[in-house]
Amino acid sequence: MMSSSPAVDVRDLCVVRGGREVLHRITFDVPRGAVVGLLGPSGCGKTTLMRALVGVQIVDSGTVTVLGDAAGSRGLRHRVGYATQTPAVYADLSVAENLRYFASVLRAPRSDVDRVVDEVGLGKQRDQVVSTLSGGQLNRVNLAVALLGTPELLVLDEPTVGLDPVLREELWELFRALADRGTTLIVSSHVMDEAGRTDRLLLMREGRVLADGAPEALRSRTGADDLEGAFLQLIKEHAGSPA
Ligand SMILES: Nc1ncnc2c1ncn2[C@@H]1O[C@H](COP(=O)(O)OP(=O)(O)OP(=O)(O)O)[C@@H](O)[C@H]1O
Repeated sequence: MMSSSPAVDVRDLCVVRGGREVLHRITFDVPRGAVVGLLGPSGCGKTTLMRALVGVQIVDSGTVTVLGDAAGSRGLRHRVGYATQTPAVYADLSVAENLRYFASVLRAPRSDVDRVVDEVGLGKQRDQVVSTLSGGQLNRVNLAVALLGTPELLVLDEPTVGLDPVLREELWELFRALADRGTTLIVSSHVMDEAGRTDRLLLMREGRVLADGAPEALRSRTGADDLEGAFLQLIKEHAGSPA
């Protein structure tokens, strides 16, 4: 039965890294089946927030609930897929060998290997050793691992970095197809032109969520021509408001 709890519910989340608070009382929730973009400049805290969602980040205060359970709970292990920014695959194994290995660790069906190879468009590189792949192909192997086991929530840290426009387009089509099947996706990026493809945007800056809404609503609220302009406008508004 489909649960009605949100896919993600974050309340007053504060995270300290290296003795400095890098997330300041972040609060938001995400309904199931949404494609949410996490956007903001380098260092604003996107990766830290994603780490908190998958339960690998020590949290100072606040709560992070994922698919109805506390982030990082044992029961979430097979329900949440995470693709880190730095690919975490074995360089001396082929694409298929990596995927077979991770499928067995995750206890995902063996047939998933062919499915995810196809989804990320790596059919031709299936038997190629990972150390010989291009940067974009390597990113896609990393993404393929996160897709194994058909997780209900996918947390993807800059999955389209280094990809040409055609591949980026294909991946966004894949994200949409996954969401249409009920998967929730949280995708970080600092490329504004990808933001328009999401259902919902969380604009982050300096450890805070500056704005949270549908791309079109953010654009019309600020009166900007595009999302880049909207983001700049929101930064100005934020700078002028009391802390
Ligand atoms: N291990 C760490 N120790 C100390 N500070 C850290 C550590 N990791 C990250 N930080 C700091 O936390 C802040 C948020 O970093 P984070 O990696 O979450 O940003 P980001 O938005 O994902 O950046 P990017 O887009 O460049 O990946 C930054 O100021 C960063 O320097």
